[in-house]
Amino acid sequence: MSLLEVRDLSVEFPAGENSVKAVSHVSFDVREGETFGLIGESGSGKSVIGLALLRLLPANARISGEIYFQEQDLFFLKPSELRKIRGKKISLMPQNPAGALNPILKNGLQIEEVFEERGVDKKQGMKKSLGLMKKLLLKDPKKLCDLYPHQLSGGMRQRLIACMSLSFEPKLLIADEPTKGLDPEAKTGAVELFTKIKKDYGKTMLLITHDLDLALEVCDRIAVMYAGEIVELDEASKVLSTPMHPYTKGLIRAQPRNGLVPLIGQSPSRIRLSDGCLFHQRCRYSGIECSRKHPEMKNHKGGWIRCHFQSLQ
Ligand SMILES: Nc1ncnc2c1ncn2[C@@H]1O[C@H](COP(=O)(O)OP(=O)(O)OP(=O)(O)O)[C@@H](O)[C@H]1O
Ligand code: NI
Repeated sequence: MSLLEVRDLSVEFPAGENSVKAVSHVSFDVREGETFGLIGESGSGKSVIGLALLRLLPANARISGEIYFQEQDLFFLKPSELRKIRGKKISLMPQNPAGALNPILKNGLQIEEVFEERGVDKKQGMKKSLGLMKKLLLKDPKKLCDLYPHQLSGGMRQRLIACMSLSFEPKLLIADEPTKGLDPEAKTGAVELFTKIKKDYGKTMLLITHDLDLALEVCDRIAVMYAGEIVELDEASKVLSTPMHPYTKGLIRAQPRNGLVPLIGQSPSRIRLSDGCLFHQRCRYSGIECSRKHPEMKNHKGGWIRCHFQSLQ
């Protein structure tokens, strides 16, 4: 069963007389218990999708489509209903962990604040959090609560934020770029952390990431985004080992272990979208049709791909 259903989601931001098409006609489901990954280069629209799910986009964003969470349409919730969902049933681990912690509050107080904001007994909350911290591989949680955020390593800060995000036992955890800015050791730790959250807690997760190693280890299915659209969607192991879309192939070739072959060219303008495939100018397989006709998502070998020539690959 799907916990989350995103249907034909588009988000535009006004820019002078025009608008930036940040997300275009995105549809996907996140099934109960699964970890669903959104991958793709910077600016492809991943974070905007995460924010749209929590209705945290700025007021000037023009949003269309439908988002169902536990079969409730999130766009039609009253503010009081939305408050019940945000941070409790759906929790977001933000893209910038440093910004998520208040530098002048000791770590313990940060945790207490999460409970205080939501009118929950601090003592009870703290007790639960200490247990959670232990389980999420943070040693000596009491001592850690007595330190300030800057006294923690990047990896530890991330674990602390994970604890805060899991405090209310959310049904869905959205993690935006959890390994960004972490050193290699902390990245390995992050794989361990998310595997634990997935296996031990059975959490349903939406993982937004550039980090294909993390995606391969943790995600069940993946959607690859390019210029605001999903271009490929399938099981994570299939997408990352036998990619079908030319963009996904390029993304994987650009990984250090695959020789760091960069994708040539730049992403297209998001103000005036091309009539054709948004990737055609950078695509080595591009034909005449690709510059003229926008490809639809099609089922291919059990997965989904937006490409005119998928059957040739
Ligand atoms: N508040 C905003 N106003 C105007 N444009 C925005 C706003 N937020 C995002 N955008 C634009 O929307 C597009 C998608 O941005 P988004 O942050 O979702 O990318 P991303 O895939 O998360 O990238 P990154 O990997 O760098 O985090 C970008 O072109 C961005 O400039
Ligand atoms: Ni982002």
